[in-house]
Parts: sequence; structure tokens; C-alpha cells
Amino acid sequence: MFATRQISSIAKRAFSTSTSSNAAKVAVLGAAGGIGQPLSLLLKQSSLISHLSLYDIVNTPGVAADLSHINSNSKVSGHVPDNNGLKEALTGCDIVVIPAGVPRKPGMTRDDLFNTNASIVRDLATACAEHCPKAHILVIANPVNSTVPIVAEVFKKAGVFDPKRLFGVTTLDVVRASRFVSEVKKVTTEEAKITVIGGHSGVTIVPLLSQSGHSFTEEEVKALTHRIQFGGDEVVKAKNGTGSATLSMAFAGARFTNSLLEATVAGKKNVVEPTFVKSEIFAKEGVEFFATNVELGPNGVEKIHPIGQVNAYEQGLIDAAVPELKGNIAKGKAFIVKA
Ligand SMILES: NC(=O)c1ccc[n+]([C@@H]2O[C@H](COP(=O)([O-])OP(=O)(O)OC[C@H]3O[C@@H](n4cnc5c(N)ncnc54)[C@H](O)[C@@H]3O)[C@@H](O)[C@H]2O)c1
Ligand SMILES: O=C(O)C[C@H](O)C(=O)O
Repeated sequence: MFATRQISSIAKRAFSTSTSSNAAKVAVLGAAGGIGQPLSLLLKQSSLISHLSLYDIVNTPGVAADLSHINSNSKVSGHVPDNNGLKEALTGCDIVVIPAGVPRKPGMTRDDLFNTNASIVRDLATACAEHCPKAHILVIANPVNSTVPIVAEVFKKAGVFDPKRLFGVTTLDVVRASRFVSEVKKVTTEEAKITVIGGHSGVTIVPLLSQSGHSFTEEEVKALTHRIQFGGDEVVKAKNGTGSATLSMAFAGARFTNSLLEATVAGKKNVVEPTFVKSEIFAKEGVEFFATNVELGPNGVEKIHPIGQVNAYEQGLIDAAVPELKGNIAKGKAFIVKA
């Protein structure tokens, strides 16, 4: 009893209270986890964040206390479920990033996480729809191809869905693609900007190497494509049962969040990031969400870039991705619509 009360009072405490009006309240849900902690550390460095609100079912008071000693200007608060912790974490939020959920172990697909993560994401989305219906929602929790439709359906049910403000975070795929291509072509990562479209799992991850400006042998294309599509498996295998990518994901999640902050808070123009959003590109094929490069603006999605020119090999990859994506999206949607 004493311990619970003590945790609650610490949990509600906000630290380092300097704020700026030209900055946003950003919540990280799952903030005490493998991604959540380094992501929160990276976001603590942003001058475009006035309040970093950390929520998890455990341990956020400690994470918040620790981060609050960093002398950047944002306030940090830590919240757990006690005493309306989720409501407090979310109220007034401009951006909510969701890495809450279980990660893969070797031998699992991302879809194998659905049974656990679908309800976690549904419940967090329900709270967002109630307490910060206008916030931009950035979904990291896997399987992204299904969890993004879950958030959409929850927001639709609550009558607050704005497709311009819902993003599946696929940034790690382009981060990996850039790194892997830079190694093969012996160029800097700035010289290896790779467009990746589709979704975020296996064959739904479609790198468009032909648009990179580099030339590749057929073997290089096949090897790079496979490595980009299954890069997550490399990390899962190397971590040997202790989780999946956390540090590179924190880097990628911070990159996307910072780009959105630049577009929404700082008014920067021509901010483009790849992301899995509601899109017309394959809507006729029944694919409601699709990742392409997206221009971000003050209200979130400003302009969805077309796929552009692809070669026959890439067209084959797209043809394999579309039916898989359709099934993943339908599964997420059905989880809410029939509930
Ligand atoms: N989109 C991507 O590119 C990408 C990349 C890497 C990992 N992921 C996914 O991100 C998720 C998290 O990975 P991780 O390595 O950080 O896992 P983790 O287990 O280290 O951390 C997850 C955190 O979520 C918390 N949590 C669980 N249920 C919660 C709830 N209802 N409310 C709030 N918090 C809750 C846990 O307490 C834990 O701290 C996984 O689903 C993983 O597959 C996605
Ligand atoms: O591979 C995973 O399960 C985590 C993540 O989706 C990744 O791409 O690293």
C-alpha cells in the first residue's frame, strides 16, 4: 500500500519545468522499454518539445527522474496507470509515439505479435481518442501493417479519425537501406538515399534501388533487397531471445518525430519522410494504407508522393507485397470492427 502510494506520487511529479510556447507536448507510450528509453533520451534533446510525457505500465517515474536532469528546456513527467496516469500523460499532447508492446523472439514473424500487441495498441488508441483526439499518432508497435489500421478504426469509432494525423513508423527500413547500400557502394550514407515503400514486414518492405542513382549488379540487387526486407531478423537472431532492434529503432523513431516537429511546430517546408499512411495508391486493390515518401506539413500528411518509375524486378516485389499487405490491414481492421 505504502509502496503504491509512493510510486503514484513520484509518477505524477513533473521535472525541470522550463517550457516554450513554440514547442509541443510529446508522449511516449511504452517509455520504459527497450525502444522507449533511448527514444525518450533522443527526444529530450529536442528544442521543439516543451513537455516530454512518459507513460508505461512500470518504471516511468525512474526514467523520467533520470532524464529530467538533462539540461535541455523540456519538462519531463512520468506516468503509470495509477491515478489516471494515462489521462494525465495524454491530455494536451500534440504528438503521441507508441512503442508499447512485446518484441519478437527468434523464429517469430511480426504477425505472431498480433495476439498480444493488438489489444495493447487498441487500449492506448482508445485513450488517445478520448484525451488527445487531435494529436498526431506515431505507431511503432508491431505488426505495424495491422496496428495502424487498429488505431484508425478506434479513432473512427470515436468519431475523431483524421487520416492526416496517423503514421506507421517505417523509418528504420530507410535507415537500414541507406546504411546497407552505403557499405556496398562505398559511399557516404548521405549519398545513399533509398526510397522504401509498402509496409513494415518481410516482403511488404519494398526498396526501390533503381531510384537511388547508383547502379547495381543483379546479385547486389537481390542481396540488398533481401537484407533490407529481413534486416529486423538479423537483429532478432543476434539478440538471441532478448528482443529486437531497440537502439536503431530509437534513432529512426526520433528522426521521424523530429521531422514531424519541424513540419508542425517549426513551420519548415519540404519535410519528406517515408511513412505508412492512409493512401489512395493501392486503394482500388483493397489496400487502405501504404508507405511511400510523404511530405509533412502543419497538419501532418501534406502530400503523398507517388511511387515513381520502377523496373520489372521492383514491380514483382510490389506485386508480392500488395496481397500480403491487404491481409495484414484487414486483420487489424477486423479486430476492432467485429469487437
Ligand atoms: N516499427 C518498427 O520499425 C519497429 C522496430 C523495432 C521494434 N518494433 C516494435 O516495437 C515494440 C516494442 O519493442 P521494445 O523492444 O521496446 O519492447 P520492450 O518489451 O523492451 O518494451 C515494450 C514496453 O512496452 C510496455 N508496455 C506493455 N504494455 C503496455 C501498455 N498497455 N501500456 C504502456 N506500455 C506498455 C512494457 O512495459 C515495456 O516497457 C515491439 O512490438 C516491437 O516489435 C517496431
Ligand atoms: O524485426 C522486428 O521484429 C522489429 C522491427 O520491426 C525491425 O524491423 O527491426
